[in-house]
Amino acid sequence: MAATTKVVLLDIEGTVCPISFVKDILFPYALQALPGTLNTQWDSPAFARYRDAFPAEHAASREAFAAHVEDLTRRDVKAPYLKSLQGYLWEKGYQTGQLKAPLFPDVAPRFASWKREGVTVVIYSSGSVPAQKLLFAHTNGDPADLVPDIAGFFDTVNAGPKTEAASYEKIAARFPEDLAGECLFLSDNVKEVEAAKLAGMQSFVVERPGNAELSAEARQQHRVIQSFAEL
Ligand SMILES: CSCCC(=O)C(=O)COP(=O)(O)O
Ligand SMILES: [Mg+2]
Repeated sequence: MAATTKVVLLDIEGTVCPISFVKDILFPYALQALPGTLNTQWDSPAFARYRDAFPAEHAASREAFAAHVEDLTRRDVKAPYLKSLQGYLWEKGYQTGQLKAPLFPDVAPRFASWKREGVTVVIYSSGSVPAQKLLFAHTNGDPADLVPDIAGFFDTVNAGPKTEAASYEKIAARFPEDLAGECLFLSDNVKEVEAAKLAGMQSFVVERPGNAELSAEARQQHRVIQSFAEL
């Protein structure tokens, strides 16, 4: 991390918490909560905004809706309307304590030191902004709620796809002028790192237990870190 770095932009899955938390805990939780939610809330105004964001053919019936959610989840499609629904379905799990985000051990301490150093922490994930806030409000860290230490949240709705340079340019444009050129993006996804670099950000690949194997080319072209403590 350059001495001039003023903003750290963080991916979530595979960067601050294990991919298995998302794939093996969060996704199954949402699928399990879905039938009850559809039975009791299908026509409720609170649920209508999630239902109506789905393509009409998949929102024609509870059955079609459930089948589409299952298919998208199985294929890990990052459709904004699915991500938004997932955030809604996870709410109760976080509130009851059934869901708690297992951050890698270096994450919360580094948040604290970045705060002391005056470095701004911002999140950019395919998960919806409400889902991001739930996750960071309910972690295994100390303190468990890291939301007060996060200055901004970006997703594919308010920034755009994570593999496109334009999304990072849009995010940088939201920072005060003196911070925009001093941003470090950290992600497990090499394509995201390449897009951030194209947009003029500094960016490193984060290699965590359970992540996909990195190619030799990726290791050659990008700095790879295993822990935020290396920064
Ligand atoms: C915001 S928590 C759930 C994470 C999620 O749904 C997801 O798709 C993670 O993608 P990321 O961009 O953080 O790798
Ligand atoms: Mg990721």
